[in-house]
Amino acid sequence: MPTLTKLYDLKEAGEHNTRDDCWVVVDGKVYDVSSYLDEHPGGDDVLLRATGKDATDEFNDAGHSKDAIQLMEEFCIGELDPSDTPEEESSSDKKADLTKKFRDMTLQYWAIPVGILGISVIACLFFMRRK
Ligand code: HEM
Repeated sequence: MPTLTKLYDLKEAGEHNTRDDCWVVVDGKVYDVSSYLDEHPGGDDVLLRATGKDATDEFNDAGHSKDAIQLMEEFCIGELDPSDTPEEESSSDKKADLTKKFRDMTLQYWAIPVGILGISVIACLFFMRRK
């Protein structure tokens, strides 16, 4: 059965970042906490600071009770659009990235010893000629 959940992207949710209109995103869900700002035991400032980003970590770090988690459902207005999340790097991109890293590393680890060896050989030849 199709769901009637409203989908938002993070940018859109982040535009609601004032005292009168404040949305937060926790665990992929979007909450309109405008009417709860003054009642929030953790303060209105934390909620206002949590706008415009995924506030799941901050929410979990505050150690919310089961009651708080139940209460927040009252403010849920929708979910984050899953198609809005940054795309996974394709495997060919990853391969190209690895090859580049390997090439850089090879250059980094070989260029110095080869340079020193080259200078030593030139110095050796120079002194041998002088004798
Ligand atoms: C709809 C969303 C939210 C609801 C309903 C809610 C509710 C509550 C409640 C009821 C408490 C009291 C303690 C408890 O019972 O757990 C609380 C405390 C707190 N909340 Fe929230 N909260 C919400 C979102 C957030 C977010 C997004 C953050 C952080 C960005 C946050 C940070 C805090 C902090 C720091 C405390 C104080 C913890 C303490 O005193 O130790 N809350 N919240």
